[in-house]
Amino acid sequence: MKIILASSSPRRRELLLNLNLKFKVIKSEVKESVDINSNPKTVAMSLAFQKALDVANKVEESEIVIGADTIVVFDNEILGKPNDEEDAFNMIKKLSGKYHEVITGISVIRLSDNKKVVDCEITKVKMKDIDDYKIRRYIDTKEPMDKAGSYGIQGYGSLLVEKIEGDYFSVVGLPVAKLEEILSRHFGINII
Ligand SMILES: Cc1cn([C@H]2C[C@H](O)[C@@H](COP(=O)(O)OP(=O)(O)OP(=O)(O)O)O2)c(=O)[nH]c1=O
Repeated sequence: MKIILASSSPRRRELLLNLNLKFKVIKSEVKESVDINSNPKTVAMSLAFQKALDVANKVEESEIVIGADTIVVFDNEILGKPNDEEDAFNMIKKLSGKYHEVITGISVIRLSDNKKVVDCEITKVKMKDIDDYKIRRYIDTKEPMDKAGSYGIQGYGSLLVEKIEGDYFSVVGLPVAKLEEILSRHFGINII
């Protein structure tokens, strides 16, 4: 049995490594286009599914392929990765002092027996009140630029967060407990 992580995200790779699972990484070539009017859960799950399926179609049918997608939702608006520093500034400014949701879609596919599982995890995050100067200094670290919602809770972004309700690992990019449930229930893989 082989497991493939269909992701270019170093955070996802690290979270999976923590579980001592043997896996390979193959990046998907899905172009992430988001229809901002669709339901956020559907967007995260659909992107996760597309990533997993894209890679599943390129490898042996018996391989188990994992895909994920993380989005930030504030006031029904989907915030993906920032286009530039100004975009990052505006996103963090929006999130400042308020609650938002981080949704990570997760999909696991094995084509040999046509198993295709999709689910998502939702975490609430409350950001501290952050003044403009601090937002600029945070952006100067470059940390926001490749992250949904323009922050990384695992890095300097930890200094911006007041509290969270739900799965921390899902905010970082991979809901590992949910993944374990899926692997155990649908694929007969028990990690511990
Ligand atoms: C909110 C938040 C997001 N992120 C990251 C997780 C994801 O890597 C990224 C969202 O982009 P994604 O499109 O979910 O993933 P990716 O492009 O990095 O990797 P791939 O599509 O190849 O799997 O934002 C953090 O690292 N910390 C956070 O606190």
